[in-house]
Amino acid sequence: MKIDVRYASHPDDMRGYDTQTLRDRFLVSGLFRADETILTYSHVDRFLVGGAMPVAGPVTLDSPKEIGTATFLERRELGVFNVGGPGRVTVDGTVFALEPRDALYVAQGSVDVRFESDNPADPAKFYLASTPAHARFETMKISASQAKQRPLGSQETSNERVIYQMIHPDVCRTAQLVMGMTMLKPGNMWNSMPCHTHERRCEVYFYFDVPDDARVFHFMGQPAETRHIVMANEEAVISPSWSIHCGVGTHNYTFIWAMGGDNQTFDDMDAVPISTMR
Ligand SMILES: O=C(O)C(=O)C[C@H](O)C(=O)CO
Ligand SMILES: [Zn+2]
Repeated sequence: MKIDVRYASHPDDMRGYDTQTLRDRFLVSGLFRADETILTYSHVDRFLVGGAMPVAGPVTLDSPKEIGTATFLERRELGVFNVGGPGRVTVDGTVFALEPRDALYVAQGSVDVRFESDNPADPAKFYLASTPAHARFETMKISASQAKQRPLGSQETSNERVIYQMIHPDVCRTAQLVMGMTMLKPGNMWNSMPCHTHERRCEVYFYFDVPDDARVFHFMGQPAETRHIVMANEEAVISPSWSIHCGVGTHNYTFIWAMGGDNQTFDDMDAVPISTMR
């Protein structure tokens, strides 16, 4: 297991960040390495994000010192999305088969979590997001067809997309974690535009389905002090509560969003008028 720790940043400090500092603070890359669990521990809402890619055998979810509990999920809950080939997640002996784009919510208090691929030649890639939890809900598999689907945007504004709310109060009860997947229609490149902030929650975006020769320009920062991070396939970005989060790609793409914080009200967003952005 490898874990990287990121401390929280004051929004005023971001004014002075150069490109590399911005990437060091907020960009999460290298999530998938064969037979390892790669984690990033952010002090923003104590979010943990990472990846597990089992190839030669099962990969287990162990508890590093940074979490400070005997097991990973002793005081946490976990969302898992499979962005690779077919695979399985076994939670305390119960096996959940996860096809590409299926999600699994793993309840607080679960002890033994292991990840496996059906075919080492086409390994599963499990994207992981975890937040603290002080109540236990049911472990539950959610496929994209079970999601609450919200079509949004239009071809005219290059942002036609469907938001799949999967680990969301209308679909699956959790202590605080809310997660889903947004798929852009071919020929549409903008996500989350018009953009927003939500001081009550932080968010992590994980971009995938980005071709090797394409990139997503992710925008962040306070509305009048924006910055961008150029992102490749299967990279994530931490979005503190004070930051906008939206992006435009050189190709259409998919992303998984994960939120933690004071509420689970998806629509509790503060819209940012484009005229106020700098
Ligand atoms: O395409 C979008 O718009 C989104 O997916 C928005 C995110 O879900 C979000 O930022 C929720 O707060
Ligand atoms: Zn948001």
